[in-house]
Amino acid sequence: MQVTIAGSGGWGTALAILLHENGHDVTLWSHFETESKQLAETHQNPYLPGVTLPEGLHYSADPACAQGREMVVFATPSFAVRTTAHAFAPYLAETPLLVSVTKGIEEGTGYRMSELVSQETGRTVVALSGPSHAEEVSRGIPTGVVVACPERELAERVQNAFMCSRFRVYTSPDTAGIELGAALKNVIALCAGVCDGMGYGDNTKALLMTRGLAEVARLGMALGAHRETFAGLAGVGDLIVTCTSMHSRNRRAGILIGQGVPVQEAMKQVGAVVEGYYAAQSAWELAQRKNVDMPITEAAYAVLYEGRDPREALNSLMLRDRTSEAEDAAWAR
Ligand SMILES: NC(=O)c1ccc[n+]([C@@H]2O[C@H](COP(=O)([O-])OP(=O)(O)OC[C@H]3O[C@@H](n4cnc5c(N)ncnc54)[C@H](O)[C@@H]3O)[C@@H](O)[C@H]2O)c1
Ligand SMILES: O=P(O)(O)OC[C@H](O)CO
Repeated sequence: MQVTIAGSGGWGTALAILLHENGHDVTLWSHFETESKQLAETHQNPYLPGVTLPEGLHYSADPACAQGREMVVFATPSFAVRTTAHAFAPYLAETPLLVSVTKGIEEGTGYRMSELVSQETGRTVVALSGPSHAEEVSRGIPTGVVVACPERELAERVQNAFMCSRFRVYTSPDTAGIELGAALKNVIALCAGVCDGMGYGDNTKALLMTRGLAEVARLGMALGAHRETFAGLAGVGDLIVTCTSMHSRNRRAGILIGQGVPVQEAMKQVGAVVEGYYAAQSAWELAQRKNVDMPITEAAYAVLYEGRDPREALNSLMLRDRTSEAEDAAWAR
């Protein structure tokens, strides 16, 4: 298959290596000409230290490199997905498969990433997500993900393109669930990092992850996602990897914030996109709009955007009104 990956950060590059190994003819597109030249000359990507890009990958900074390709994969940070899809749209008429692998929610509108690409291109878009750090995928470490699309045939074609012995791909019809799980868990991972940075323990993190998943699923379902998706790879699976891995940019930013580093400085020190920072604002807005209770996300928003002290935010989460883990209906059983 002829493939273009639109976005040469850590994730786009890891997927370019994977698809090349799967026998596809891959072009890696960069937003910056200088970045594209550097990749072509050095075969190294600073986002993936120690990984050598294989011979045979092609590099471009021109969206026209998508012309006539069979699959185009959008892999930029979320803030750039709409503009990237817009720039690529004139070249996609003969491309049957469009895929989004970005994890975020558009600020202000609340749209998911596949929705942005769809709006800009007028096409159905497959979403790919799951616990999959680029550092590990680029080194061939066994990984599992989900591809979602209401059109089963499109999902299965994308599954076939990515699947191999080191990259297991499941399909799902629940694009909303897959993308919301991916975007919203980043907020919880950032909070898990904050707790680590403040010196709290494994109990605290387990509490945060479990109750975080509960509120992620609550908002997801209010936005049309299926409950069971949050028990899958793009839900609890991705939550586990992001809250526990030192590869996680969200967790690393959180650790710095928990240690007292100012938010903007923490993101600068991480040096790659911290999607949970942006998702906290979008999730907070969506929760208000849909009247969904999201106390952890609300606390994250207050810490990240209003300068609230994280220790004080955690204290007030612990002392919220007493409640039950079960829904009211369960007590009647
Ligand atoms: N890195 C991972 O392990 C990983 C894994 C799965 C999903 N994701 C998701 O994939 C997306 C990309 O993540 P990443 O880690 O590759 O990000 P990154 O921080 O490595 O991305 C940096 C890239 O963004 C590009 N960029 C900057 N401004 C741009 C613009 N205006 N237009 C287009 N491109 C621009 C830069 O050229 C650079 O190559 C995120 O949503 C992330 O959550 C990342
Ligand atoms: O490094 P993070 O925190 O952006 O997480 C990357 C991926 O979402 C992990 O699946």
